[in-house]
Amino acid sequence: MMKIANISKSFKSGSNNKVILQNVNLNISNGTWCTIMGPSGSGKSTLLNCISGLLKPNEGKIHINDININELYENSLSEFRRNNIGFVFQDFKLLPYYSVLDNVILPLVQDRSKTELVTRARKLLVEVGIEEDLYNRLPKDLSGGEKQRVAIARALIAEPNLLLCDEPTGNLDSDTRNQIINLLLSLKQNGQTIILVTHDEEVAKYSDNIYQLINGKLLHKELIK
Ligand SMILES: Nc1ncnc2c1ncn2[C@@H]1O[C@H](COP(=O)(O)OP(=O)(O)OP(=O)(O)O)[C@@H](O)[C@H]1O
Repeated sequence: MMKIANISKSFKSGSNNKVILQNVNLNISNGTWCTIMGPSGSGKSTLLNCISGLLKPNEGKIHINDININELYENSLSEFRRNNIGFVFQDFKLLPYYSVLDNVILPLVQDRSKTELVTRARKLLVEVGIEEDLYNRLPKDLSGGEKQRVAIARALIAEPNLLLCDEPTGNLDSDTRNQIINLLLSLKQNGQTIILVTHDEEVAKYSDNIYQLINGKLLHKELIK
């Protein structure tokens, strides 16, 4: 279970304080897919960054399976993030000079044996539909859909409790987008908890819950008239 309780976040801009999130509350059950929508600049990425511990909220608490991540010190927080949270970015963020296989194992290469990681990476790459002849390729020689699937495999290397996806289909054509949706649905079927940010209703409609972030408030879609 993930619980966000009364999160507020503002950024200083000159002498102004720009409020982005205002008393945001959200509970997400394990094994469900929650989508966050909202206008550009409404704070969707800011919210994901708070959930992942990359940003510290000004107020409020974030519990991931009973751990209050805001109470963790820097080193413990980094370790918690590496082991519990997978992050998928719109622009993939694959390292250009590393092969597909090395990109997937990279997040944990300091912590675990390489043999164990390579075995898991190969299994994940099969799950996300990446053929073996691509394992030694560099990201520049992959299609957009292949890059995103490799990025999803990398995000899953630590078997995270939580998969956070920031516009994971934003740069993809509709066929490739549908492949990513099917992949997310099969991950969810295997118990993965997913929080996804998107502008795309076609992606959102597959989730269990949809929220809109508007003027710093998070509203369940059913409550929006
Ligand atoms: N580190 C920062 N310092 C100051 N302002 C910031 C910072 N990060 C984000 N912002 C501002 O916070 C607001 C929300 O940004 P955010 O990226 O969370 O929006 P978003 O809803 O994800 O937008 P988009 O849909 O365009 O990606 C924006 O006005 C942005 O300029």
